[in-house]
Amino acid sequence: MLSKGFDQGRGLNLPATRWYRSLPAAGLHRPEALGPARYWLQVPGSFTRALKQQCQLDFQVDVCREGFGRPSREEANTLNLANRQLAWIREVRLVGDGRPWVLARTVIPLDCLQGRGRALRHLGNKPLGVFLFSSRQWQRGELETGITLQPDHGQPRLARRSLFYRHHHRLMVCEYLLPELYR
Ligand SMILES: C=C(O[C@@H]1C=C(C(=O)O)C=C[C@H]1O)C(=O)O
Repeated sequence: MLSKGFDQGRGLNLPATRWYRSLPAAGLHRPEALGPARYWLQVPGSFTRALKQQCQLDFQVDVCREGFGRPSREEANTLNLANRQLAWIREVRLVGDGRPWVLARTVIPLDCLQGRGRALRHLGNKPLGVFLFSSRQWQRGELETGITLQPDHGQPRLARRSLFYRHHHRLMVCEYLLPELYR
């Protein structure tokens, strides 16, 4: 059972994803990673900021689901969490000029939620990127490239993810590119 606050019904329904340390390695399996999508897969700094710059009218973060839940086994391994350990999970759509461009899933282990990290539970529609990149305490790790497995039409085919570190704390941000973003 998931704890109260995490609404299982309203999630992003993201396809299973295989993650690669290098973008060229991912490109061998899905060559479109090496085309125009490459810019978005590697854009440095805040993704929110880069996307806002492309929008003519407005940009917003649309929260689909947020609360305590269980990360997948693979996410737990990547974050060094015990299997079935709860974490704060946030799933959002990044919407620009009225259209969704990116789906993002963030897994925040409980130890990150203490002290100033309490704010992470109360972001609402404020982009997480603004919080992470406005604090010098959080450092981003290496970007990985994701290839989704058997995506349905309109589902994301490519993704990126990275860990963010603050002292011994770490959280994980995954960003799935909707095909319209780069086609
Ligand atoms: C990490 C960033 O934060 C973005 C905003 C998110 C949110 O508000 O949940 C999630 C993922 C990112 O696309 C960023 O801007 O780089």
